Amino acid sequence: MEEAGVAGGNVKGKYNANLGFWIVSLALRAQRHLSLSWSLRGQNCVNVPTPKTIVSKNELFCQFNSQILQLLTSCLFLAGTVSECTGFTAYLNRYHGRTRVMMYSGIAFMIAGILFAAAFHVSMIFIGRILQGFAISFASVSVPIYNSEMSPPQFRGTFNQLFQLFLTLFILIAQVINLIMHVTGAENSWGFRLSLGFAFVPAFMLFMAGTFLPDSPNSLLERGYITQARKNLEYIRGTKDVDVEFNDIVEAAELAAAVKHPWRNLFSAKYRPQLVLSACCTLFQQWTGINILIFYAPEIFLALGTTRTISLVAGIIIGACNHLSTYVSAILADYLGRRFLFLEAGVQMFSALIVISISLLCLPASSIWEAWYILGMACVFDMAYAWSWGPLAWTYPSEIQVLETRSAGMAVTSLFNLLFSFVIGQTFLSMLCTLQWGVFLLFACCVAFMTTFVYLFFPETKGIPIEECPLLFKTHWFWKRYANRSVGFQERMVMERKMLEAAEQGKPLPDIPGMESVKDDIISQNPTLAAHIPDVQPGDAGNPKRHGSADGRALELWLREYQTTHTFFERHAAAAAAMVPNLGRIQGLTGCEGFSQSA
Ligand SMILES: OC[C@H]1O[C@](O)(CO)[C@@H](O)[C@@H]1O
Repeated sequence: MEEAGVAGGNVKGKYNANLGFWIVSLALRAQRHLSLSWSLRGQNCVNVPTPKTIVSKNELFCQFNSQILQLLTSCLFLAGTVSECTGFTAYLNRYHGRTRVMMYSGIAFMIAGILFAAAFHVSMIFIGRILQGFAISFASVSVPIYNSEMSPPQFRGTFNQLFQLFLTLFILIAQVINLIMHVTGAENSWGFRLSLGFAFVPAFMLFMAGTFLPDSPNSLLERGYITQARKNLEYIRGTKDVDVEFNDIVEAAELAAAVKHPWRNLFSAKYRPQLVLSACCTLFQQWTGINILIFYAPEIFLALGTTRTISLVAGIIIGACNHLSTYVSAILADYLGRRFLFLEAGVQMFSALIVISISLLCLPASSIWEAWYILGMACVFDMAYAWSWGPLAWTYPSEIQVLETRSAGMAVTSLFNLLFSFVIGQTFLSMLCTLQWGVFLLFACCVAFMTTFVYLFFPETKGIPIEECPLLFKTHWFWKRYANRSVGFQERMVMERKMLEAAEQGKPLPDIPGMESVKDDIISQNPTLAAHIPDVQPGDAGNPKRHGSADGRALELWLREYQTTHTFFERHAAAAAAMVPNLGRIQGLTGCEGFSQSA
């Protein structure tokens, strides 16, 4: 009936499934990104200063130095950061369910759309942007987790890849809409209202989806609606034969509930690699400078003396490179490895940024050739970003987390993305004015630093089963001093599984550095292993919490749950940190007993 296994992090579970739902979920995600991208790009239609005749480079670089324009760009990210940092989004998601939160998001987006369309004062645009920030935070948590929870397990890996692809695709679509607004002449009159107000359309879809779609069984279980959870599972799978999946959902929730202090774990010395690398991934991602292109490409090209049409076309070319190159990562990351892509992209981005800054320094102001040349370099930079830091800054942290740190680790990743999107959005135009060509040199230095950092501190995770990736730190030249301080729960489970596999195949039991102390303990607790080593007495074999197969089952469940929530944790796990402790209620409701977390 059901089969679960692990190969390179893929769980191949087979439950009865209704594919129609999968498609609905996909549509949901698509329109969520459309909302985001439209709201991101729509700002280009507002308050675009008319380019003046440029007489000096100083004027050239400073003509868009407007705090208002920057704040308009970045306040959305600040609002999203606040909503996640305060646990507001997490609270709603946990206590109101996924579909209700989608409705709230839809409502906030619709109000924002109305404010934009009817704006007669800039404050209305700001209020709309802040509402959008909250709406994005709500949708970013509820929609991906809903997708993961509703999709059949065998398709979850595919869903993961789609996130960045859809993000970049809908950024591109929004850029095309901006161009249409411009060439139809709508931009300067009612066009910006239409462009920004367009966010109403996906918002309405999101609202309707929240109204009509059934909530996920996982969310219903979390809130104690056990009968309804079972009914919904039967409905979405199109069969009453869902015992296996339902029990797994209950058990996975119980397993997650066993981790009581993900934040405390993450800040303990043992998990320093997880903390530092999770934070670095999105911090570095933003300090590549990608969002100066995504947010401000038209302004940059206008500043270089192009026409408005060409500046918008330049934005589309960059958007298309960004989207198409993301496929390269999806296809090649498992062949070439994460480190290769990070390092190659580092060299490529560094070179492109150096060439851009030298061109800006040496070429005459407002030269059209310079603009085309810089567009070419921007595409070189952008392509490298799109096959490295774009998707991998999410994938890598999710691979290195252990059960004990997962929710908190991914929350840090998500928060740093929002926070530094805000910082870059808020400061770039001022930096451009102050540092001029030097701003690109600054980003080149950042890229050089992060590439060296990757070389020194990022172990390769390619081809390593997901649950074993954290063990890489135990042999890493730098991280081993932290990773070997104690043995974690997940590490012990992996060790036990490897020992059992070796014993079954008649091979010598494996050694994992830093785990010597638990090896004997595992053998003494496990009758199968003890049988392979005659002079060791089996321990309390009757105790299901200590029995090898019980831990094996726990590992299998953890992996399943990892896949279920992978997409969610990749982007917006702030919510999870607050949700996890509350899942403990399920234990009481179902009578299932949890196992305790060691170390
Ligand atoms: O593709 C570019 C986009 O991707 C992100 O880095 C997220 O992964 C965004 O900050 C950026 O706008």
